[in-house]
Order: sequence, then C-alpha cells, then structure tokens
Amino acid sequence: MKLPGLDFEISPLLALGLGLGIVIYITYSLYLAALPKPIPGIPYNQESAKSIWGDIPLLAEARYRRRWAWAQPREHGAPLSQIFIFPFRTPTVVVSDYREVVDILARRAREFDRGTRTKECIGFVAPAFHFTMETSDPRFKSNKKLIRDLMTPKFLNNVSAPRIYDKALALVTLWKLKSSKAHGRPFLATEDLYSATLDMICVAAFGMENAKSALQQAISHVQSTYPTIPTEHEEAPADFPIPPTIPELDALFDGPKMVSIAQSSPFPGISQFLALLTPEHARAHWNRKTLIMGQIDKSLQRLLQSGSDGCESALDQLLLQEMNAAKKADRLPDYYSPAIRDEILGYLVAGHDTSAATLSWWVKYMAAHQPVQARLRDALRQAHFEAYRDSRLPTMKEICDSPVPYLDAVIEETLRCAAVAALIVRTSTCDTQILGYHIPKGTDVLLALAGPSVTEPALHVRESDRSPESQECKDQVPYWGDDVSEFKPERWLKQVKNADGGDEEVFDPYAGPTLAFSAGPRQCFGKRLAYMKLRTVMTLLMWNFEFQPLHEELNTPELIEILVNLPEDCYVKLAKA
Ligand code: HEM
Repeated sequence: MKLPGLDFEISPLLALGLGLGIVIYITYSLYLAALPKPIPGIPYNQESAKSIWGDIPLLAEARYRRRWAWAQPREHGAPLSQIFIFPFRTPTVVVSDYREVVDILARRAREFDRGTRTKECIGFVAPAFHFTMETSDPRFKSNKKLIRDLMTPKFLNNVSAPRIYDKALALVTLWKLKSSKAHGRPFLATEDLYSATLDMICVAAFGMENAKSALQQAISHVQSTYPTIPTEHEEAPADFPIPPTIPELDALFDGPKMVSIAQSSPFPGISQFLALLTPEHARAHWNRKTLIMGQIDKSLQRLLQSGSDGCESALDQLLLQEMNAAKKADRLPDYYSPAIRDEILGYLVAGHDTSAATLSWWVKYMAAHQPVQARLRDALRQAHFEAYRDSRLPTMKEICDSPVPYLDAVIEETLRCAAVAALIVRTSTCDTQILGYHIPKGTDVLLALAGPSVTEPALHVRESDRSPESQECKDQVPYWGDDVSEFKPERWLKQVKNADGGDEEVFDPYAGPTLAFSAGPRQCFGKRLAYMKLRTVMTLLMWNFEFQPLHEELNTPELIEILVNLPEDCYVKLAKA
C-alpha cells in the first residue's frame, strides 16, 4: 500500500496502526489542552481540576449558579478562589469582597478591563454597543460621545420623566382594574411590571406610540375578559388570561433571552449561533433590527420637521448628536450606523430587565414587611402633603424634587437585597495581583456584587494584603453587622443636626456596602434613569395601593437566574390605600 506523499510502500496493518496512533495523539493532546490549568497559589476544587469539564458538573448541580460562584472563596476559607467553567480556557478567578471589588473596579480599572466574556454574551445581540467594548477601544469613546446627553438632568427631566410618569399611571390603571376583577384575590405581578418597564424604556428610547404599548394592550385585554378564580382555597390567586403579544415588543424581550443563553453556557458563541437557527429567535432577531430601522425613519422625519425642539426621545437625541458631529466634521451623517442601532438596542436591553426585576422584588418585600410599607406610605404622604390634602396624585415634579429619605432608604435596600445583577466580569490587561495572589494577564475575574460583605457576612481579609489606596479608604464605608442578610431600610438612615439645631433623619448612601450599579468608570450608565423609574413607580403604587400580606407559598425567596435574578413567584394582593 502506498500513502500519498510517500514514495515507499507500507503494509495495511502498519498504515492502520499509524492512523490509530495519530488519532490517539490528537485526542490526548486535545484532552491535555482541555484539562484545567490552575493558577499557582489560588485555591480551587482539586477533583474538578482532574476533569476536562472542570467545575461544570458542580455548577450544573447547584440550585443557583451565581450563588455557587460567589460562595467559592468561602468554601476554600480564602479571600478569593479560582473556578474552571470553560474547557480549553484559563481559569476564572472569583472575588467576593466589597472593598476588593471596589478597588478593582474604581482604582485599578486600567489593570482590569471589560474583556472577552461580556463581548461573547452581548455581542450577538448588539455588537456595536459600548457595554461590549474595552475602555481602551477607540469606538468606546465615540459611542460614549453619542449617548452622553441621555443621563443629563435636563434630558431626564424634560424628555424621560413625563413619559415615565404616564406609564406608571397606566400601571396603576391596570392594577385598579385587575384588583376589582380579582375580587380581593392575589394575582401575578411580574408580567405587568415587565410591561410597565418595557413601555417606559421604549417610550424613553424612541417615543413609541400608544398602539405599541404593552400596558395599553394589557388594559384592553383585562377590560374585555375575566380571570379564573379558584374556589377551593381562599388565598389562591386569580388567573388572568394572557394578552396577545405585540411582535416588536416580543422581539425586544428576546434580546435578554439571547444574552441569558450565552451566560449559562460554557460555549456562549456556539449556543447563541444555534439558538439563532431556531425560528423563534431568528424571527425576533430580524424584527428587532426592523423595529430599530423603522424608528430611526420616524425620528428623522420628526427632527427634520421640528429641529432640535422636536427632540422627544433618546433616539432623537442620538440622531441630533450625529447630525451635529457630521456638520462639524464636514461629512455626511450616518443615521443608520451600527453604533446608533446598537446603542439604542443596548439602552433597551440594559434598562429593561434590571428595572423590572428590581420592582418585582420590591412588591414582594412590601407584602412581607408590612411595617416598612406603612412607614413608607406615611413618609410619602408627609413629603407630598399638599397632594395628600387635596386628594390628588403627586406630580412628576413633586416626585423628582421632594426629598423623602425613607423612600431613598427603601430603594437602596431593595437594590442591595434583590441584587438583580449579582456578578460581573473583568479581564486582567497585564500580569498583576489581587490580595497578594499572582494574576496572569488575560485572566477573567468574576466580581461578586452580592454575597459576602454585601448581603452575607464578610470573608476574613488581611488588611496588609489590600492595596495602599484601599487601606487609606478603609473607614469610608463600614461593613454591615450581623443583620446583613435582613431587609432593613432603616440601615440607610442617620440622624444629623439641622440648621435650627434640631435632629433630622437623612439618607446616608455610604452607610454600608452595596454594589447594585457596580462602581468605577464602567459602572451602570443608566443609574439616574433607573432611580427615576423606581422612585416614580414606587411612589404612585404606594399612593394608590396597600400591598396586603400573601400566603407564604406566594411569597418565597426562590429566584430564577435569567439575564438578571428574577423572583420565582411575584404576586400582589391589593387594597385601596
Ligand atoms: C435597577 C436598574 C439597573 C441595575 C440594577 C443596573 C445594573 C448594572 C450593572 C451591575 C452594570 C455593570 C457595570 C459594570 O460592569 O461595572 C450595568 C451596566 C450598564 N447599564 Fe445598568 N442597571 C440598571 C438600569 C439601567 C438602565 C435604566 C440603563 C439605560 C437605559 C442602563 C444602562 C447600562 C449600560 C449602558 C451599562 C454599561 C456601562 C459600560 O459598559 O460602561 N442600566 N448596569
């Protein structure tokens, strides 16, 4: 037998042996390449290091994969540890300590940048969204320029606030209708909170018309249908029929689903690619792009007719920015650029699930903590005294301008306890160290925004292992005490002397650790908009409804890990406030 490229003959048996040898060699090399390569000195699960699947089986068995990850350092009795969750790749280091996380995010941002993991998870949905980019990427700077006005007080107050207020009122209308049709029974709240926050972000993003409003759709549906009310048990919830979906909105809901598919897979790119082959995701992907392009057309018409005075949405603002930048650079504007398309898509995806999930936890906390609810309602009635006296709703201006320390405390405590975004990733840009442990360049570092020191007792960390800057800031934010795991808004209040020498209770944002919006130069861009939404929805719901206690089966602490941490059950049982 003659093999190609060889000018001598070999026996078939030898050829078979050779072939087999090559296959075994390649398989063994792949096996060795896939085996975890622990970073020396950092604790890890010894058994996991012996398998190409690393920690994946442990992660798959865990009730909650995010909790499993942030708990790893505690399991090893160390301030940090490493896990093997991606075959063929370097280990991921886990840091679960508030002060160290803040040090990395805020003071060592050059050593730890965005990195590949975020790109892999969000890059399929919005590849030109600045969230996916490293800070050193030149596109990051130009994208940030494009969106820089969206969180200014002027834009928020003039453009976003009135639209958010309208949608919060529509939620009140929907819940008044539902609660009357439910005859005092509890009903599911998650979908409605998702619809409300989707409407809010859509109207803020592109001034979406009422016909495309998820809340309007839900209101019309409840008006024309009746819920099923189970008779066997007095506390059983009323079941409202699901309203028909709006394809464009469905397409937006699909964005976070795609990110979530990537987040829960050891092969994020392949998983998203396979998902896109299914009709459901392919259709949504196409509808998303069509929706954005259609909205750009509408925005452009509006701007051409009324100029900058016609600016009604974030997309209008982006197009105006592009118009002015093109004029300045003496070039043609590119209104349909991937940057504009993906920044607006990113604004929708980043701003929707996070707010909806936070509000879902909040309604649960209100039902479970009746004294907190009573105190909050009282604080709101005192702060908006005139509105209460005149039996009217507080206006958006009153909601934005009146200080209500207890409301700030409830918002902050909800964000801390709900921890809807519990883990973020950075990648080391150089050989460096964390708490004295060597970290090679290119290592993914998982930073816990919840767990030890934020929602659980802190881990022991030697002060001398921290950076000098971190040691200098030691007492800026004291760690929480034994009650760290409890929902207790009062922890965010402190007494100060006012101008008249009397005692005054004020909100203290530095009372203790929280990382709901992360920290440092890459922290949440939409934080101000998020606070505005939470403030408005919480005020108007508290003003109109009492959230009555729920049967324990309807208010459990269980959660679903999608893009964010969403409560598994979220019901409301409403009475008139
Ligand atoms: C309760 C609501 C929200 C929570 C808890 C939240 C939380 C977060 C967190 C934890 C990050 C990661 C930051 C990091 O990697 O350091 C983030 C990033 C981001 N968020 Fe939010 N977010 C919320 C609402 C919003 C809203 C309403 C918007 C905009 C409409 C928004 C836009 C963004 C953007 C653009 C980024 C990426 C920032 C960057 O890469 O520089 N978020 N958010």
